[in-house]
Amino acid sequence: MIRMGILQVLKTQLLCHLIICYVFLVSGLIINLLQLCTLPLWPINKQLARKINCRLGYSISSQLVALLEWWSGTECTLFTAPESYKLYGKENAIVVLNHNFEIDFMTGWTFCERFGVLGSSKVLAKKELSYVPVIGWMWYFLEIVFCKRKWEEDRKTVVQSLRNLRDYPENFWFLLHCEGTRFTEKKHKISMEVAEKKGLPKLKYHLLPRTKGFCVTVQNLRGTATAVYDSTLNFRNNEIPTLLGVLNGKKYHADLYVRRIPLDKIPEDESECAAWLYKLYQEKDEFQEHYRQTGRFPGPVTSPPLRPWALLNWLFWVCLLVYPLCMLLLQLLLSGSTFTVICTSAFCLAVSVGIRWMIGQTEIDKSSNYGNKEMQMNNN
Ligand SMILES: CC/C=C\C/C=C\C/C=C\C/C=C\C/C=C\C/C=C\CCC(=O)SCCNC(=O)CCNC(=O)[C@H](O)C(C)(C)COP(=O)(O)OP(=O)(O)OC[C@H]1O[C@@H](n2cnc3c(N)ncnc32)[C@H](O)[C@@H]1OP(=O)(O)O
Ligand SMILES: CCCCCCCCCCCCCCCC(=O)OC[C@@H](O)COP(=O)(O)O
Repeated sequence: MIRMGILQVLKTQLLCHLIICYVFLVSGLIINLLQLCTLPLWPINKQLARKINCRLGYSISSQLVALLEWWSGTECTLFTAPESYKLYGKENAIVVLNHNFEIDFMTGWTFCERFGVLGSSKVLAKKELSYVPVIGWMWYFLEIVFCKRKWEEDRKTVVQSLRNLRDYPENFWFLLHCEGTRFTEKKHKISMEVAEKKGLPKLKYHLLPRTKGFCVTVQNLRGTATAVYDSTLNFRNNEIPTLLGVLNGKKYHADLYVRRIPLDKIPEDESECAAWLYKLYQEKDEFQEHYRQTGRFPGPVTSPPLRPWALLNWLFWVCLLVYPLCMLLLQLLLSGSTFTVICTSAFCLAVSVGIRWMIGQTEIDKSSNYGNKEMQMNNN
């Protein structure tokens, strides 16, 4: 009991956070460099270069999974049909997920890890994320599809990037947050005005989905992906999880409801496909209502087993990077040079500010103005 208490207090200590962030940043930059070194391999053996990059990417993203699973002890429960469960991780799929929480991406990655597709997982991500050091840079080499959320500019690049994935050598899940931005009350209100204008029923828990990205993904991955995984995520006890909470060792409980829908059930015609997606979001809204009323999603429950690899990868980097850091700090202190001590402190401060900025990318109150018409008009 006492040991548990000490561990819990330790998890809230700034020093622990600094060490975790240092390991993430330094290992991430080393991996980014290794990814850069694979560049000459691409024209010679593209499939090998892709496989190597999947492993390297895994070594970065699994650190955030380890943080969620092992450091914060967050539990992940899956509500899904047993016959669908058997196929997870064994086929390419398009994942449609609601976008309400700051740690959506970590939870998504955790499910990828449980089914062995973490290194190869893909997403239609906003272009701004490609500039984020470590994760954004890693994504270039994983052939993540970026969009500016301006369809006239995106159409060509998104289609081309999707077509490139047709001969991807590993099974992958392609994630789409069709709402296009995180849920806020203001964005919800505006998007429901759009729904009303379009004659669509109102949604209570979701923003109105943007249909272009979904339709173009289905069109271009038909024959490559076999199914759409309609996924609805929520956290128990009305908790609002944050990355800082996870870093402080706070335990959450994620519930994910997944329906596997064979891709050939989705209409080929663009307007029918869009109507299909609007209908899907109405169903997702009903599942969230069910969750609100009963505290669970419909269907059988499973907890896909934890795998040790994320933790082992993390421990490997901790062992490799913490000892040299301690030796360096010790030498600096012993050197007695004020200049060196000031330079090192400034460097540590810069790293902390950098990491805080990266964490800021996940925070909803720093969310973009996309889907917030009034703000966008004021900014133009
Ligand atoms: C078994 C386990 C299963 C699952 C496990 C779960 C998950 C794991 C899977 C994979 C993990 C992988 C990776 C995870 C890691 C990291 C993820 C991180 C996050 C990155 C995510 C993002 O960056 S989200 C933001 C970017 N992505 C998107 O925006 C995608 C959705 N958007 C679209 O598809 C858009 O269509 C677009 C971006 C392609 C183009 O957008 P644009 O705005 O230019 O054009 P649209 O045509 O869409 O918009 C115009 C139409 O919209 C109507 N409108 C106007 N205002 C609004 C409004 N406020 N709300 C809704 N609609 C609006 C307007 O009327 C136009 O309508 P039309 O009828 O004329 O089309
Ligand atoms: C292990 C130590 C961890 C240290 C901190 C690392 C933090 C790295 C986080 C950077 C990766 C960010 C991914 C966030 C994904 C996300 O959720 O993006 C939001 C977009 O969908 C929508 O954006 P918006 O329109 O602004 O709502």
